[in-house]
Amino acid sequence: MKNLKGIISALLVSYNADGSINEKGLREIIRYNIDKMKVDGLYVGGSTGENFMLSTEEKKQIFRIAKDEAKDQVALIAQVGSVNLHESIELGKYATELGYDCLSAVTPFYYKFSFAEIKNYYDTIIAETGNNMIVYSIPFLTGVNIGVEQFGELYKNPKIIGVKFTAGDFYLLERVKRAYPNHLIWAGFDEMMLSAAVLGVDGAIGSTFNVNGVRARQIFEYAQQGKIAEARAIQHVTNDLIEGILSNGLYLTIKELLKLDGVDAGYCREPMTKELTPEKVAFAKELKAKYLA
Ligand SMILES: CC(=O)N[C@@H]([C@@H](O)[C@H](O)[C@H](O)CO)[C@@H](O)CC(=O)C(=O)O
Repeated sequence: MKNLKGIISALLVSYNADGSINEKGLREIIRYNIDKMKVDGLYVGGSTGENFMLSTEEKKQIFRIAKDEAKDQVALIAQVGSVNLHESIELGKYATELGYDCLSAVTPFYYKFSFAEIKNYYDTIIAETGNNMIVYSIPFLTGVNIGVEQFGELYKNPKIIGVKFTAGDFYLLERVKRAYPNHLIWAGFDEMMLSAAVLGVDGAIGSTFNVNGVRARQIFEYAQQGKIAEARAIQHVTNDLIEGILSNGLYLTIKELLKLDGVDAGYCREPMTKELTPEKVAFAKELKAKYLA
């Protein structure tokens, strides 16, 4: 298995105006991440890929294209989580056969699943695929909170190697790292990366790394070296950029920033708004000139 630590881009997907996958654009986004952002890996099929609005076949198509384009250049993590466990297993087997280095699965959502049901979901995907697993915890979207002891229960399965922690609860993050130092944590909120890095996370997985991956690495590496003032200065600029991106529409604005660099990043997939208004395009241009020139 490849090294999964470091800066992992949550891969954006380019869609055509009718919502179909724009393969050429997706390949360009992948190349941009590897060649320009110099990321350590790609997290494929996450929130940033607009995954939860796709059919099983479309999810497979994206896994296939990403593997074909990235080959073995960077670590590849396939997010296969779904409220349909059968789909998760099918996707997990598919990505494993393609050669993905690791799986990840969002905690099952919508229904109020018990912890025993959540644990069974992870154990079942792992048993059926034989691959390693990263828990994807994103309570603000799923409503699922996992406590310190529950992480311990999940980690009894030796194939669960850690958690993608998309939350601002740094006390919980610190307690989990303290309790399970051999399990990995990837920070999920790019705007809080420095705080997470100071607490010893092993890497970060984020949407904004598609365009701001170089700064993300600087923050992470400075923090690891104990150069906090330097890291903070870069986090400040990063957060000025992220604040602008969030105010303008997260994925569409990142796509627009890629387009301004010649990448065919396409549209978003409905029911998300498909494209930016002319005013928002103009604002994205300002962000590009100010922060990513
Ligand atoms: C909901 C969401 O998009 N969260 C992002 C963050 O990178 C986030 O976009 C960023 O920190 C801005 O808030 C990641 O945690 C999600 C992610 O890695 C994924 O695509 O699954």
